[in-house]
This record gives sequence, structure tokens and C-alpha cells, in this order.
Amino acid sequence: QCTQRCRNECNACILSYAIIGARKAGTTSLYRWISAHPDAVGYGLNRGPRAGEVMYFSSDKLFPAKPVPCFGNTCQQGRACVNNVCQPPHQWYNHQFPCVSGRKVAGEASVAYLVHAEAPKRMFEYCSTALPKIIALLREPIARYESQFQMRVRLKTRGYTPKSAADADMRRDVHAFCGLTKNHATWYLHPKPTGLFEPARNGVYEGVYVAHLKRWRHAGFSVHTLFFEEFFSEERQADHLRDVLRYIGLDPTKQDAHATSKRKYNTKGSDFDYFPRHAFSSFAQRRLAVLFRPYNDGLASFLGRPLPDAWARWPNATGDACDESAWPRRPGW
Ligand SMILES: Nc1ncnc2c1ncn2[C@@H]1O[C@H](COP(=O)(O)OS(=O)(=O)O)[C@@H](OP(=O)(O)O)[C@H]1O
Repeated sequence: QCTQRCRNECNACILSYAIIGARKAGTTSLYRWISAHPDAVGYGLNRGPRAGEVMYFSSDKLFPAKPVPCFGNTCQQGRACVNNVCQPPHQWYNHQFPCVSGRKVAGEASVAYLVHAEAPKRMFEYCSTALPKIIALLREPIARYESQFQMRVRLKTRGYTPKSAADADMRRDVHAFCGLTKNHATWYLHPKPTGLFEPARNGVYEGVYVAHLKRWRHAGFSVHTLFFEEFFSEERQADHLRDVLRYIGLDPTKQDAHATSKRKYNTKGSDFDYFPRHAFSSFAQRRLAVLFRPYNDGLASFLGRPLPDAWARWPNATGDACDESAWPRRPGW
């Protein structure tokens, strides 16, 4: 039992909810809307589009694969020493948040969690006594991928430049994805496809949501899944926000959901001037539609409900999405 005024001071789980992704699915807006509630405690609300992104459970540095032995019964960074092994720095994590007192609700939004193979297990270990509510906001995977690619061009991350072409990027990711999954027909049924991909490196992998949700379920979480295309509908988004507040234990009557949900965050992409090569060609879209189709179908049956109409892109496209022999030589521009 934590007797401190701020629960952060105890070495126990302070997390009430976590938005785990998907990247580029409107998670920043959702997190800021929730954080505008008087009883919500948010992380990094002065960090622009990075608000909420603690990225703790996806950090392989903070959770080293090899156990770190305690030295003289103590560990660095105030980590606890249990059975002579230094534990992850939960105290450090707790201190990232402002004071969580009384009935306040703390939560974060780290988009890498959805795809990181170890994140669910790590979060479960941190919060095993009272699991946080998990929210996944999913966007049609081709649109999500395009938005991610364009963000990288805009921010010039990882060697991306305005000369980078969406089709070439996608071709590389399809090649890697097909190469690694071709001989493992049921790879995604395995709860932990460790070693298949580095998180955030492969735009195709990020969009095979059913695999990621199964991993979260396998770790013991039930994931509240929302769809970008439904959630951000002008007429209903205030109701959707109220539903989310209720789900995570916040009183919706204490917030003007209507006014809050009018604000959009992290929409820089729409102000940026992209060249035609920064969008997928129709050829690439058809290939992606074929590739994602079985995973989208798997998602619908996993969730037991149909996907939004916007997800049914290129319904007549057929063929082998992994067959590279038919690819144009300089695709996309
Ligand atoms: N309220 C609202 N309504 C409709 N669309 C919205 C809204 N808020 C954010 N967005 C769009 O979501 C994209 C950014 O998503 P994220 O904030 O999850 O991105 S990030 O992964 O955290 O960088 C980004 O998509 P693109 O514009 O296609 O890049 C935003 O425009």
C-alpha cells in the first residue's frame, strides 16, 4: 500500500491507461484530449507532438536482455535489487510524470508499444496487480504507412530526404517482410514474433495489427480497439471521447468533450507540400491492399466486428503481393 501523497514516490505501478498505437493513427490528439480532463495526469504536455511518448516499455536499453547483477546489494539509477539482479528503473519511470495524487489518473501514449515484441510483457510485470486499460487506435494500414513515410521525409529521419520515394520505400519493406514471413506461413499466430523485425523499421509490419493485438492479448491484456476513420468523425467524436474517458475511469461530465474534441494535434503533415513521389502509386497501393487483406480479415474476426468501409481499398486487386518480378523499374514517379 502506497502511503505517499504522490503515488509516483512509491515503487509501484502508477499507470491507469496506455495508448499503444498505432503510429500515425491520431494518438497525439486522443492523448491530449484525455489529458485536458481535470483528473488526468499527462506526461510531456509541453513536448508538442511527442506528448505522452515516454517509450519506456519499448526501450531495450532500460530493459537489457542480460540480467544486470547488483553490486554490493545496490543498483544504479535507484533500481531495486531483487535476488541479486537489478530491476528495471520503475522509480525513474514514475518520476517522469507529475504528481499522481488521490484519484488522479495517469496515462501515456507511446506508439512503439503496439509493435514492440517485449512491451506487453514488460508492462504486465510492472503493473501485474492492477493492469492499466490499453487503447489501440488503428488506421487503415496503407494510409497509415503513407502518413509515416511522409513524416520521415518531412523530419528527414533515418536518412530520408525529399528525394525519397514512397514506392521505393514500400518495395524495400515488402521485400523484407515477405522474405522473413514467406517460410513461416503462420508466423503471426505466434504471440511473440521476436527477431522478425525491429520495431518502427518496417511500414508493412506496423500495419499487420492482428499480429500485434494477439501478442498483447497473449500477455494478459484486453485491448480497447478504436478505428481512426470512425473515431474522428465530426459529428460523433465528442461522444467517442466521452466513451474513452468512461473506459479509463474518468468522469466525462467534468470535461467539455465537445470543445476539447474540436482541436486537432500533430496534423503538420497536411500543411506540408509533398511531391507526387511521396504518395504511393496505384500499383503500389494494389500490392499493399493484397498484402494487408488477410491480416485485415484476421483483425475483423479477432475483434468480432467489421472494419470501417475505408479499409476495403482496391477490393478487386489480386495476385501475389510478394512477387517482385512485375514491379516497375522505377516505381512511383
Ligand atoms: N482530430 C483529428 N482528426 C483527423 N485526423 C487527425 C486528428 N488528429 C490527428 N490526425 C491525423 O493523425 C495523424 C497523426 O497521428 P499521430 O498523432 O498518432 O502520429 S504520431 O505517430 O504520434 O507521430 C496525422 O495524419 P496525416 O495528416 O495523414 O499525416 C494527423 O493529421
